[in-house]
Amino acid sequence: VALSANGPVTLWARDTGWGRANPRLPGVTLPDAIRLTDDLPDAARADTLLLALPAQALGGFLADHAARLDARHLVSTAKGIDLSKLTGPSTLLAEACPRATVAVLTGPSFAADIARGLPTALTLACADPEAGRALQHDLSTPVLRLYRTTDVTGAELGGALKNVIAIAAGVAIGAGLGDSARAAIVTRGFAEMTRLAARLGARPETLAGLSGLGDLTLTCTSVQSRNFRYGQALGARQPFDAATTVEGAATARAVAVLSRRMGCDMPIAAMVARLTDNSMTVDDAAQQLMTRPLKEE
Ligand SMILES: NC(=O)c1ccc[n+]([C@@H]2O[C@H](COP(=O)([O-])OP(=O)(O)OC[C@H]3O[C@@H](n4cnc5c(N)ncnc54)[C@H](O)[C@@H]3O)[C@@H](O)[C@H]2O)c1
Ligand SMILES: O=P(O)(O)OC[C@H](O)CO
Repeated sequence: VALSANGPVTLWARDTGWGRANPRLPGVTLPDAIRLTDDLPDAARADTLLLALPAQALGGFLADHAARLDARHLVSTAKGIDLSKLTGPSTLLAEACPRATVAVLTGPSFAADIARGLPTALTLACADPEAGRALQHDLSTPVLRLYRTTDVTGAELGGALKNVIAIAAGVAIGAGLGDSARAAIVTRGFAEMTRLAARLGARPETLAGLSGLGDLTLTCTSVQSRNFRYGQALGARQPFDAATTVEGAATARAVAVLSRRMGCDMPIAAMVARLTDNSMTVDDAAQQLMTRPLKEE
């Protein structure tokens, strides 16, 4: 919707039967500048393709369609770590489409806000500086302001890891542990995010930008966030709609494996992994976090 302000956009989906009013984006009518198609070869004629799939669905999608996507500019919006390969979306794309230029678009941004034309700032990460600069210009609009970086690892880990911490923040609020507990989770969670990202080759300053701290702030403080709401339901012991995309749940499991492998201490992320697979109660999680050995900040 935002990019159609710059010119014609083709929107591909497996099922376009819903027409110009997608139930996943209530209250938004797709503008006429958007052409809808369920024909992937037709859509994939474009030079730049934005892939807006959940992180755990991207690998399967690429297994079916990678040959049609190669040698393009491929921009992923997914915020997660693939559970089977333990890599981010940029690696999945680069492996499946070796001749493509891969980029990541991430940062604090609710789809509903962007579709309403509300001002939003994002990070465009591309290892190739020239391609990154061109994408930054092509994908910015008067209300969608893109900052660029070549640190793809940092940008995509910021987006993936903030979802895990947002679940923990939601648990704290849902369980009635209070705003002070949430602030502690956000701050110590940010330390965990930066620690793992640095071990995996990211620049710490990327984590302090829009894709990390920016998106962490948004997602831990807004009930618009599905990850936060899921955590809230967990904390309050209430049911949650299983059809809702909650990237942080699978990513917490991936992070548990990665952090063990890297020898990286991530107690909040580990707690989220255990809460989401029901192997720990909220009371036990809170007690365990508070009774860890005292340490320097
Ligand atoms: N919604 C937001 O506000 C927002 C903002 C920024 C980033 N993101 C990220 O973007 C990614 C997608 O999120 P979303 O909110 O659009 O998720 P969503 O679940 O609402 O929509 C994903 C769509 O992908 C489709 N899909 C799933 N598997 C597919 C496949 N194999 N082939 C074709 N289509 C398939 C689903 O049918 C669904 O329509 C996530 O990683 C999310 O974290 C979302
Ligand atoms: O609804 P969430 O929790 O998936 O968050 C959406 C975006 O990632 C916010 O930047």
